[in-house]
Amino acid sequence: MNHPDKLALPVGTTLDRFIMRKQEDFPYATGELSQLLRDIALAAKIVNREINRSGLIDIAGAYGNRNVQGEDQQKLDVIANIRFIRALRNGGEVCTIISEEDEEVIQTGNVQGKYIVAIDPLDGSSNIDVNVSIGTIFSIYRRVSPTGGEGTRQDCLQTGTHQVAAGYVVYGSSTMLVYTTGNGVNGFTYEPSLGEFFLSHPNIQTPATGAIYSINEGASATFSAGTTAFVAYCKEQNYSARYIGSLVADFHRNLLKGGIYMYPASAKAPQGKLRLMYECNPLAFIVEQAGGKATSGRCRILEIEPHEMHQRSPVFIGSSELVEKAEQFLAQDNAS
Ligand SMILES: O=P(O)(O)OC[C@H]1O[C@](O)(COP(=O)(O)O)[C@@H](O)[C@@H]1O
Ligand SMILES: [Mg+2]
Ligand SMILES: [Mg+2]
Repeated sequence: MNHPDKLALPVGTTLDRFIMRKQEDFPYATGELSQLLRDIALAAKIVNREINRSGLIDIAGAYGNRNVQGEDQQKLDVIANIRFIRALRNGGEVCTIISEEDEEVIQTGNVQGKYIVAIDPLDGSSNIDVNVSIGTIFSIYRRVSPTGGEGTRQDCLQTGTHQVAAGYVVYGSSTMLVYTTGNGVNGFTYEPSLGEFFLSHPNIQTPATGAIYSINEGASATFSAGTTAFVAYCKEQNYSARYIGSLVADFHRNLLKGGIYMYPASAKAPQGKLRLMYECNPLAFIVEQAGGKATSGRCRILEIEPHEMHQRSPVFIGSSELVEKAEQFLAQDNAS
């Protein structure tokens, strides 16, 4: 069924209706990916409720365990992890999950499930207890192995170019879900009193350039010559330094306003800090769909061959002209 101007749906369209209408654009679509996106939205609503009242009930602070990254897990990290895993398992579409909070992949038991999800259940953990925006980041792949068995290592370790969908939720002054299925990027704002996400930011295009740079300069003493030179360039241009310390929130601001977020390699983090499968790849897919760029400094993030579930990568992501400028400065690092 062809819709006049089939891709444009009015602001205020519910997420459910949007997903349904987009599915109609793909005659062979079976509805499984649509259902998976709904499962993620449901878990996001539940986690949003927990976050909003986290100061009132005893879910603030550390959980008392360390995750595979060696980080102290916050209680909300664990709660969000449980909520998303449960929604994905119960939804039936996902056979295997890669989660930041679990060392091993999670086999859901849905052996007929066609999808793999890599997820950062709660991003910006250091900001949980201080009422600063935090988020959730997800990346979706189709399995390459036949259904009927558990997801394999090959199913899980696909390059970012194979993502069929990716998105994030930002739990901020308002809660938004932003995602792509490879046909542009759309943002939905949550209306808690109705329990619905509504289309508020259709067809997001990130400005080709901007005057914002986001980087934690705390480790600048051990940045590469190229990174140091690019940061100096940003200052010479009188760009504004903005760093919230929650990747999703920093990325979202720059996506809408124009800018560049960087988490480079340093002595403290020789491979950078951010994880390829559930932080860099999904945001790189989104930024490219919105007209921006994402690089490790050596290559396009989406073309990095993954070899570990929790591997890290340096990342420079945002407005295309700023990332290209960064690449020019970083080239000196690759020459040496
Ligand atoms: O404190 P740093 O070194 O600047 O790191 C901040 C970065 O680490 C993160 O908190 C890592 O993500 P998690 O909170 O999901 O572990 C990013 O959200 C953020 O951009
Ligand atoms: Mg994170
Ligand atoms: Mg996290």
